[in-house]
Amino acid sequence: MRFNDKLRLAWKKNNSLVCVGLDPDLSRLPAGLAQQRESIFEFNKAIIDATHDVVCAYKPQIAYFSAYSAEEQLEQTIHYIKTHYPDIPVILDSKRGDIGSTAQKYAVEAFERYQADAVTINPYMGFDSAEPFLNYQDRGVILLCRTSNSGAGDIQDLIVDGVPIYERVADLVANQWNKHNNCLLVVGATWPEQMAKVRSIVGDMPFLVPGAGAQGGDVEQLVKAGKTEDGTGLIVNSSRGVLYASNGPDFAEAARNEAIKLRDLINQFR
Ligand SMILES: O=c1ccn([C@@H]2O[C@H](COP(=O)(O)O)[C@@H](O)[C@H]2O)c(=O)[nH]1
Repeated sequence: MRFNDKLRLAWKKNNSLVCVGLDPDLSRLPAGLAQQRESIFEFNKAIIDATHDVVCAYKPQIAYFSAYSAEEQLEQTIHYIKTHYPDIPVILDSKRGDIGSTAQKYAVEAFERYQADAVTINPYMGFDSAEPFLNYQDRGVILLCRTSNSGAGDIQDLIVDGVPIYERVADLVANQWNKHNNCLLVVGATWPEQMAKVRSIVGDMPFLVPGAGAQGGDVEQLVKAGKTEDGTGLIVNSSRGVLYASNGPDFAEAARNEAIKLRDLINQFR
């Protein structure tokens, strides 16, 4: 099944636009789990089991695995989601970008080694660096457009040919790179004004929206700025806000409650 179809079904099945980010930080694992890489899968599994019916996606961020030489735990985590909750898409957040021949290997990493349904990539090196990913027509390719961080505007707001670079990226992706209808964009929850602008450029293309939760993005504003006419179009990620809602033995239940809270808040404004 194509990524956008899988996403649409997950939105509907769980009535949720929430994505739980799987960013396992050993120093923040709950009491009772040893601060070692072997605990990562156990932690992720508990979070996934507790939230699978209230999310539309999971987003493991690769740095939280590779920093601990825990690629095996990343493979296990994705495999677990795919075998136990096959309706929930997995977005590998790796923000790759390189010359075409190397990008080809990164595409194999994301889609064949890890079996991700979608991957984040950096558009900065141009079409030939994105093409190896785009050629996997059933997978989603999520390009950085207007990121959530405070320095996002340093480069993304520079004016080129009369428009900010992030708008140019949105236009380029929507009108030239999306031939297989498998492109999405990263637009931060922290920039509702820019999100509304991007929405006006790209039509119904889904956005991955990091920056709700720990980064303080305003949910009402982001939903109103980014939703599509049918009240979808958004994959609203929260990582730390969900994962570390409690560091006690109730951590999975607390994560579930946070995910439900976010889901319900988003649904108020759809
Ligand atoms: O613009 C971006 C792109 C990606 N991210 C990633 O999303 C999560 C956010 O984590 P929180 O704990 O919910 O703040 C993290 O994996 C980032 O690498 C982003 O924040 N902004």
